[in-house]
Amino acid sequence: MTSLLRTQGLGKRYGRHPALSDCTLDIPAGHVVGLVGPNGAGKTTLLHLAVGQLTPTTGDITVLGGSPDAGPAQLARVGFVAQDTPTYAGLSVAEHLRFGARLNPGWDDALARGRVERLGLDPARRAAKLSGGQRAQLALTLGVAKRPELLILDEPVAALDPLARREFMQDLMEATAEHELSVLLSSHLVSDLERTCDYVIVLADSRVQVEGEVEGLLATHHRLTGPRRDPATLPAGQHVVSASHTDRQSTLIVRTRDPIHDPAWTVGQISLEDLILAYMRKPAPEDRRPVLEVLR
Ligand SMILES: Nc1ncnc2c1ncn2[C@@H]1O[C@H](COP(=O)(O)OP(=O)(O)OP(=O)(O)O)[C@@H](O)[C@H]1O
Repeated sequence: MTSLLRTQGLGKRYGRHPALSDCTLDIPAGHVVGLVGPNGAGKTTLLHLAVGQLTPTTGDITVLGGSPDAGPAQLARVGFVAQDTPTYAGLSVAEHLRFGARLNPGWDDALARGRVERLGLDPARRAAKLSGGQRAQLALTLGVAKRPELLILDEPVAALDPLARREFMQDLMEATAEHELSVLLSSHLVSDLERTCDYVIVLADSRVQVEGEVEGLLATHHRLTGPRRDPATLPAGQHVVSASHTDRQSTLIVRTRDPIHDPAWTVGQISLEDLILAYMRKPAPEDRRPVLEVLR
């Protein structure tokens, strides 16, 4: 099966500053992928590499099996909605659609008009007079009507209020199902991803901290609670992602494929939010300590 995104040792530096380091991924097509991480983690850099707006400093990247800078045929396969949902302030909604039709060989005009009507956007209204949510919807319409195989969105809902954000994400999911799109979207809000993504990549400090199908990640991460214990004494197959301690008790988030038999632990499930937050904290230096350790 074609990979939606494949990278090998991918890195990007701005001068001496590493924005993305040693990124190796192989994500099958057909997923809705959430790229999550704190500000400055390297999300936009990875997305710009994926659409050919940046060239790598090291390593390789292919998107849908093609090189991002392979030219118009590759561009037609990948839709990109950049950060701040770019629209042209002086152009009307209808003019945006005409512009989209002219620029994109696979443009689906019926789809674009249908979406504009359904969303209640006035075709004569200029983008400058639309609300933030309406502009985001217009940008999404332009991305979807291009009929790409993969739609990449950089923080599409960052500027929206919670209700508009939820509506946008729902609409995106419907469009994804209806048009069999793969999606790669970035956010630093875990709640945006929880209901929508079936694959996550957590970036922090320019590196991939964890990635995989949500279902598989949740099945292999557990919260262990029990008498205070040094995480270093856990069995070899149990990787401690985070640890917090009180005087008497330890709470660990542990990654393991094996069952946990130690009767001292109470084993609990974790949510996607718990998992992402545990990996999102800035990692400890190159040592074996957990990604997050809290002492109280
Ligand atoms: N053009 C540039 N020149 C120099 N440094 C840059 C440039 N663009 C980004 N950076 C730096 O690279 C790092 C990664 O930036 P990037 O925009 O990819 O992060 P991000 O995860 O998208 O952040 P945010 O969530 O704030 O948008 C940051 O430290 C940023 O300051």
